[in-house]
Amino acid sequence: MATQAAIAWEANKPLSIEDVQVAPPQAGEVRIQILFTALCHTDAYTWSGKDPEGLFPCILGHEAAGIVESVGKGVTEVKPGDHVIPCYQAECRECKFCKSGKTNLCGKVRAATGVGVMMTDRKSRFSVNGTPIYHFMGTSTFSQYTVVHDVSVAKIDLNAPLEKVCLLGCGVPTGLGAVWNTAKVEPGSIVAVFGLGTVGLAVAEGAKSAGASRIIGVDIDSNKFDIVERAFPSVFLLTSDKDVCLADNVSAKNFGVTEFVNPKDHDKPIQQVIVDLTDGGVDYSFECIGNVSVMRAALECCHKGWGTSVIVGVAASGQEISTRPFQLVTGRVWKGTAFGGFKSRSQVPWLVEKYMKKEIKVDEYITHNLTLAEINKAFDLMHERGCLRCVLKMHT
Ligand SMILES: NC(=O)C1=CN([C@@H]2O[C@H](COP(=O)(O)OP(=O)(O)OC[C@H]3O[C@@H](n4cnc5c(N)ncnc54)[C@H](OP(=O)(O)O)[C@@H]3O)[C@@H](O)[C@H]2O)C=CC1
Ligand SMILES: N[C@@H](CCC(=O)N[C@@H](CSC=O)C(=O)NCC(=O)O)C(=O)O
Ligand SMILES: [Zn+2]
Ligand SMILES: [Zn+2]
Repeated sequence: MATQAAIAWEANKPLSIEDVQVAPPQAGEVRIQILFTALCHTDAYTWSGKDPEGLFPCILGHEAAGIVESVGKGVTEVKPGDHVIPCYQAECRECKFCKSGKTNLCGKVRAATGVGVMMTDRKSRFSVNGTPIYHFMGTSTFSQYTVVHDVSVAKIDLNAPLEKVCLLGCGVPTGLGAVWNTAKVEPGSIVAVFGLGTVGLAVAEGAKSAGASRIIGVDIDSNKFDIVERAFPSVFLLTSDKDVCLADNVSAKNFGVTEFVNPKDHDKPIQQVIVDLTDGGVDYSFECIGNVSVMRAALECCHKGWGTSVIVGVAASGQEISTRPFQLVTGRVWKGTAFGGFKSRSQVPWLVEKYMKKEIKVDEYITHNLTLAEINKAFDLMHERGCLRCVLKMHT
């Protein structure tokens, strides 16, 4: 079929909206009409050329929701008309990862999704004038139609608003799950969150619901702190741009952050500031930026003997973490998380239900709404003050 998609022809070059051919789904594949997609900082990371797995030309995008258009042979768990969220982290329930009970990573299609093709024939389903276009993260949601592996599709409640629950494809579950599944924060814990973007705020939300006693937000943007100092409920004052929607109740405090630290306000290293504030360090810390120096600080602000630091941010190719091994010898634990440890096909529908029951926030993370045609503007907005998630309407 012919459809429209945003093509990343080269790293950092503006995305180009083009007519794209999307081949029918083959065995074990699902073709999805994408209705809404959000932008995540990982899309920007790969587009920047710093992702060792980044391939061009490609169709980026991995935080979306849509409707199944057709299915290939052997697909039994979804049918045309089902409402779905594509999952960049697959769940086949058969591979040794899925059966281990120890991880949410799945090995079934990862080798193919890492090189931008489908498993069956190691080819792409996208082309522009005969030129194959690589898939991205097994999802490629910056296209009005995409083809994904059946193990990468979560079927969700038909009543769920797709323009909202698209966020449950990445950032919000990642933050919540980092707390609930990876760190397993206990009531009364002291938590530090580095980076108050969508992922960091979702960590704060998860920590609040886990009963953390203090949630220390660390960010270099003091505007975020000014915003939260205003009376509750507060409002982000965004820009005067007419396309920007002002979101009510968007402040770090509303997501559970109880106090703030701006590293720029201190002469001491930020880890020392936090250790001093917390009688020896936090029980749990989360790095939600992708900065290896901050990852070190996040580990080193943890309490001796038991403090656990979770790396959530994605760091560029060539970047490495370091610390004195003594930090680990003396009981601090360094962990990482992918998609917050959630089993995608099993648990994304559960997250959707939690949203429908108002048990988790989603709307509050959406600060902007644009269309597919405005995707480059949406990427620009990501770097602007007040932007958490921008949702693109794919069909106008
Ligand atoms: N592991 C996983 O499964 C997933 C990982 N990610 C990764 O998580 C990270 C966060 O994503 P997202 O929330 O969308 O990103 P954002 O860019 O929205 O959030 C990061 C925040 O950290 C702030 N910041 C930047 N530098 C520092 C610093 N030195 N100290 C304190 N704060 C700082 C940024 O401020 P400013 O905007 O002013 O720069 C921004 O507010 C990204 O690396 C993304 O790729 C995302 C989803 C899933
Ligand atoms: N290709 C990247 C990998 C970046 C990465 O770690 N991705 C996260 C998800 S980020 C979502 O926004 C992840 O889940 N990783 C696990 C995986 O199997 O990819 C690189 O090499 O840096
Ligand atoms: Zn993401
Ligand atoms: Zn598997």
